[in-house]
Amino acid sequence: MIDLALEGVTLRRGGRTVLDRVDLRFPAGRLTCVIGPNGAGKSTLLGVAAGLLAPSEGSVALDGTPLAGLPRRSLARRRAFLPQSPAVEWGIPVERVVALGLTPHLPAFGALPAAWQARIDAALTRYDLHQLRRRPATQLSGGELARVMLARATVGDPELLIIDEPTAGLDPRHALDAAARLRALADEGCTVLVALHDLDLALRMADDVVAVKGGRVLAAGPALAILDDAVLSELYDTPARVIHDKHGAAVRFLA
Ligand SMILES: Nc1ncnc2c1ncn2[C@@H]1O[C@H](COP(=O)(O)OP(=O)(O)OP(=O)(O)O)[C@@H](O)[C@H]1O
Repeated sequence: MIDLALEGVTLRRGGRTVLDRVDLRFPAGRLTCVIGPNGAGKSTLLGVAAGLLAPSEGSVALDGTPLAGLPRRSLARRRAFLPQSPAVEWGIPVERVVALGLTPHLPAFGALPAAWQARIDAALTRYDLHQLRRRPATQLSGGELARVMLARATVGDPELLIIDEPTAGLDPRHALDAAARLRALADEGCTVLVALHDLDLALRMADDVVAVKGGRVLAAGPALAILDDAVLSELYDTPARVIHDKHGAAVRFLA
């Protein structure tokens, strides 16, 4: 179980402030969706939270320990990060790509310990990849590759999972499936942080939402409190309505 906290985080890139005095806490066992318009700073926020971008000011801590002070390998074992639109350059089989998610856990030399094969099989099953397991990863569709990357990110049972747009390119069934998997991981105690443009999916799966605009946190808190007409209209500069019916809630933009 892991708690992630950002305090007073400002990040300047190319002479511009892309994150501005961000204070956020991501508790263990909660799934947080980061939403906001293009260029708002969502990916940057995720990169900082993952320890891949160092803040210009402020700090990021895991269970009270600054990320900067954690040994890289121990951080890699505990958190998984999946960037937006990851690419695979080599034609290695899908199951090998998934196995790469175990790299921080493996001894430096020797074959994959037998016990880990079961984990890889389970990840392939979770993301509906069994039929593709021997297919070179360079020969997959965008949605198939997105599922492979989700399997790779989760195969090592991370305590902290940070994913940028996990459902981009997935068809509705696989997107709902991926959302359910991420939800289940949070329910098991994982801290899950997801940047998402699909607000209906955010309404369905998030405990909490962070709304980012112009590098600042516009609103943060429980999903149903944050995803309302006023916040969404301001966030996207477009009139928005959240419609509730017997099937749940959905966002409609009126422009
Ligand atoms: N390496 C960089 N140097 C300078 N500015 C950058 C760099 N990377 C990103 N930015 C800028 O930082 C801002 C935030 O970018 P970021 O990728 O975090 O946005 P985002 O909310 O994830 O957008 P999107 O929804 O389009 O993916 C943007 O204005 C972007 O142009």
